[in-house]
Amino acid sequence: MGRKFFVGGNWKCNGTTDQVDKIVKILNEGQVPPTDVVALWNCCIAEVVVSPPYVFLPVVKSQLRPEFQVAAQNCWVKKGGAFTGEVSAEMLANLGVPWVILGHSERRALLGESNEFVGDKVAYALSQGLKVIACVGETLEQREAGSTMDVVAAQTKAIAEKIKDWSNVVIAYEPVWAIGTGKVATPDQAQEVHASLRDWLKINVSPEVADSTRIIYGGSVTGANCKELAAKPDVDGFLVGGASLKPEFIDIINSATVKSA
Ligand SMILES: O=C(CO)COP(=O)(O)O
Repeated sequence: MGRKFFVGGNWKCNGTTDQVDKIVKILNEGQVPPTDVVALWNCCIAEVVVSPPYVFLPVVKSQLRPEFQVAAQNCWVKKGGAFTGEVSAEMLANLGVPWVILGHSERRALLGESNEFVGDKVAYALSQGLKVIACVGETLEQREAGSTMDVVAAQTKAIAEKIKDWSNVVIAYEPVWAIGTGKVATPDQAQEVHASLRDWLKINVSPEVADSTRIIYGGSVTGANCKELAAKPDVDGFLVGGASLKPEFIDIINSATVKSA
């Protein structure tokens, strides 16, 4: 085991300079176990990565406490050039942005990003030295049709076909019906998909990758429901939307402590 708990905060398309200042203040003042204890616990406390909109990345990166990192919410699928409005992986690397979220369901649904396109993006971002939070998840219709695992497997397969090294990838399982709806997956529902996804990796990639890859849950995670979810053996952390803009994000980070209980 030894998968370090991972908590991502996806700010989505939110924030003004004033709001960003406030969120950074909350993050910087939040009580999380100190570094020496973290070192002692090793796998038991969180790797924390917050993802503001592109325009706020430099300011957040420069003001954020050093043990927290930043992620972009997207990047272009290949080398930059004549692609108006896009931001390339090289630019993020150049700015020292270590992480990028790719394949979020909002981009898949609203901007038509296909499984293959997301797979290409993951491969290109990794090739530029970025670490990737790759999002997968089914819609309500797909869940009700009993095809959750088929959907999630197809999304993961499109990535697996394009990459060899999984050490810089975190998979975020985010059921679409749970995103921004207040309708969180039950701990058992999350565990079931996470365990199936880990089995899929074991069979289709390798037992080592299955064992070491963090699979985090996203979809209406709050300070109130995080501990129960975190207690599940295959839930390695969270990708948090709405609650990542609020003080309760600190409580979500601290749910990592249930892994040491
Ligand atoms: O989409 C999400 C994180 O990427 C989840 O959003 P909410 O936590 O607001 O449901």
